[in-house]
Amino acid sequence: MQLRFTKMHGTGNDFVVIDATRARFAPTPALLHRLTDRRFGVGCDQVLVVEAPSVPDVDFDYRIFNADGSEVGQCGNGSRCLARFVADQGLSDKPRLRVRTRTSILELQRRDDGQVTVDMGAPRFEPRDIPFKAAERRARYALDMDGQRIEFGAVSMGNPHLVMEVADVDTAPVGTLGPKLEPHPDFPERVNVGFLQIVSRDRVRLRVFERGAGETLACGSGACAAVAVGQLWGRLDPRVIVQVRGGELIIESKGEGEPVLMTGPAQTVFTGELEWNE
Ligand SMILES: N[C@@H](CCC[C@H](N)C(=O)O)C(=O)O
Repeated sequence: MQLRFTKMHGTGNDFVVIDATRARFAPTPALLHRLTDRRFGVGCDQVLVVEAPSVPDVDFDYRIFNADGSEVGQCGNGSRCLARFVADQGLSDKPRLRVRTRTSILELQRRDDGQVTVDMGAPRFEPRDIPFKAAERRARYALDMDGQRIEFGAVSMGNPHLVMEVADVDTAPVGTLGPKLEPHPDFPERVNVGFLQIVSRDRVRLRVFERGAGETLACGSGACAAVAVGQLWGRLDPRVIVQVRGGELIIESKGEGEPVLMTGPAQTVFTGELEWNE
């Protein structure tokens, strides 16, 4: 069987996108591995699957699989790519779309300049919503990791995020602390780990060790989470430029309870077909 796919990226966070509205797609662990593996397969941080809507009032269902095969409910950079993908594939010509993930309804808007804005919904700070094992909601939490005290904020953007402030992202311990914090038992569904450098009230730098994918060049939900936490701490303005390793994202939010809007690019890299016989 020939499986058609499109390779895309959003600020360097890369995806294999599959149209499952016109052809059957069964996301078995073996097939997902083939699509995500950078040496023996196509290679990507996440596989994105577009399906026909399963409920009224949405345009598409949107499934997200991390490189380790886990299915999750949010992918911000992927949402921008999805908006471009459905337009390029002739699946929809609507400039505004509503899509449904496992955890969220997202609103996507293609802009005239080629950028895409995603309404990522409001951040959720209640520990049970993240989920995070804490006795009560707080702006800052602390835990001990190998004798080192780690202070952080925690939030759900439809997926769980831990955000810790660092002096300089270039020297932050992303590759050592990230893999230790991601499976921390206080986060029963694991967690995306963000390292946030606050440059000014409207500019930050960010690196994210993603759950199920390792460090990526950008994490859209991580950018929203970092700004939401920075705003909760009273350190950031309503509009913030987030510099990630693969580019820049604009994150806007009027404050708690209000939606977070993320604007950034979405690019197609190539299309292809994979021979698959299982
Ligand atoms: N890269 C994504 C997030 C993908 C899912 C994440 N790794 C998780 O497990 O929650 C983004 O741009 O938001």
